[in-house]
Amino acid sequence: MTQRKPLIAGNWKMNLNHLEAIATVQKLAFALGDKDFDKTDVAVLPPFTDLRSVQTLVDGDKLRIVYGAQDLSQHDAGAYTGDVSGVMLAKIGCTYVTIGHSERRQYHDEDDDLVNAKVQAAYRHSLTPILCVGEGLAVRQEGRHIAHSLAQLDAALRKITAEQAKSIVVAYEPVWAIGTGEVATPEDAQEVCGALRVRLAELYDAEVASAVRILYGGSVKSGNIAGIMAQPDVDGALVGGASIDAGEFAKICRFSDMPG
Ligand SMILES: O=C(CO)COP(=O)(O)O
Repeated sequence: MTQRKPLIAGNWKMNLNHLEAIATVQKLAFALGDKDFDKTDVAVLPPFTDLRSVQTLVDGDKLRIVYGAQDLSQHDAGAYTGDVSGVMLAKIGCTYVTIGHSERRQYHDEDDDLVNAKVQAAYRHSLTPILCVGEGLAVRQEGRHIAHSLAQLDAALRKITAEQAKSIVVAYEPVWAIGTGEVATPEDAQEVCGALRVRLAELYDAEVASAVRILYGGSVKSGNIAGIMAQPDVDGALVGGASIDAGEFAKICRFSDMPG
């Protein structure tokens, strides 16, 4: 089986201006050392307006923190007021781009077709998608959470080759656990992350399935990360609220030093 390096990614959402971004990344860099980066990939996903400042800091200080954006346009250029393209994100040194976050699906009516177009756009510019899937409370209560998440995965990966899919990051984020303090149990996380991996093997092959990193997201904190990371099909976390506090985020990144 492929040894998957854990990834802890901080989705800052619409928080921290570019000056706060610099201070936060500096604090994070100070709190983490080479041995942490050897064990775990650490990424921050700031608002668009922060990216240039983060790039300058990361490049100037040769930090091992990588960064990405929270969204991208499905188009590469043109008359799309307010949108930001993959061309621009690649130019500014982004490694990752979050696609299909439930807040985009909910507040911007992003459907599965648009998510798929955005995944294709990311690959056109060598950006690694962090593809978010996950069910709302009603779907969970009806027991359809696995089918729902798998359908989102299937749709997002249309026209994506095995070679491309190998590098994707999938984040399982149950909507009812986002920003609510209601964390899914480690077993809940494993159930869906395991099913997502089986589906990757069905859509592609065992090699792709064992290469893809699957993250859990939803009220992750330093106090609950170790149990979640102990699950065999959970390869990291997509952290919202707790990621804008550099000290707390650094603790989450050092999950392997904590008791399980
Ligand atoms: O949406 C999330 C990350 O993308 C999770 O947010 P919280 O960690 O604030 O629950």
